[in-house]
Amino acid sequence: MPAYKRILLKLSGEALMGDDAYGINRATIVRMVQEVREVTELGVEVAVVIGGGNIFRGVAGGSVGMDRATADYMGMLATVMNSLALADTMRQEGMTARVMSAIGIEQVVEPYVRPKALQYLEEGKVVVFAAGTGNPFFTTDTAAALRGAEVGAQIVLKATKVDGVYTADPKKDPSATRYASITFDEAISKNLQVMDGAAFALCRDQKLPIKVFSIFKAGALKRVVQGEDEGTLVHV
Ligand SMILES: Nc1ncnc2c1ncn2[C@@H]1O[C@H](COP(=O)(O)OP(=O)(O)O)[C@@H](O)[C@H]1O
Ligand SMILES: O=c1ccn([C@@H]2O[C@H](COP(=O)(O)OP(=O)(O)O)[C@@H](O)[C@H]2O)c(=O)[nH]1
Repeated sequence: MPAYKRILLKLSGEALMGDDAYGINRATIVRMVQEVREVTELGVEVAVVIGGGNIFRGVAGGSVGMDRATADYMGMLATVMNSLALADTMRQEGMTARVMSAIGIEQVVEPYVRPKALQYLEEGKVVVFAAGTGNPFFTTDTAAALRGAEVGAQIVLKATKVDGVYTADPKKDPSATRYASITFDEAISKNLQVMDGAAFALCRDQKLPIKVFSIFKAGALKRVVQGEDEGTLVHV
């Protein structure tokens, strides 16, 4: 039995590279989609937000002197590409997915319309929210929190490169230890960088829990959805 009826799954854009230097690694995206299919087969309604870091990150553009807002729009367009690739891979794997964009790009992707998204979810279709929040200076983590709250997801699942929230960035500090669970207030006050503060604050205010777990660990998503001990729970 799944522990949730409706989830918002945030997939790391950067992880899509697999072992490649940039872009979308075929085997990686297929594996991600197969894991999503496993949870849809449990009857869980799945909304997805995918990042764009495998193609472009606004902060990276900003750091080399680009206008930050312009760089962020490029980042949002990168998430549209990833969303299209994800939905197409889902189609190839026998699933039905719809992409909805937060920025107007009608010839390519239908616009985000909340009632339509809710309808798709009720019909059992996977909805992929593209272009983040549609605003610069935000991240796809914030988009995941926002859309998760909008569609009434019971939890935001952040599938990322680390297997939970640590006392410090485990990629930089090997002595960091993992929390089994942590409150939003603690994560925010300790300034833990696994997710941005805006995403934490939005989820805290909406009492929307977050689970952080590894995108590289086979079967982890299904275990999380079944309420098993996996990753770190961030809660009120
Ligand atoms: N306290 C922490 N606990 C876990 N990860 C952390 C922490 N601080 C920083 N990180 C880093 O945050 C990264 C995940 O955030 P992000 O770069 O947004 O990934 P994603 O590609 O999933 O959006 C991890 O790969 C990890 O190196
Ligand atoms: O609401 C949003 C969401 C994303 N972005 C831009 O899109 C990029 C890609 O998203 P993100 O870095 O969150 O992807 P991931 O970390 O999952 O690879 C970000 O760096 C931002 O530049 C943005 O400006 N507003």
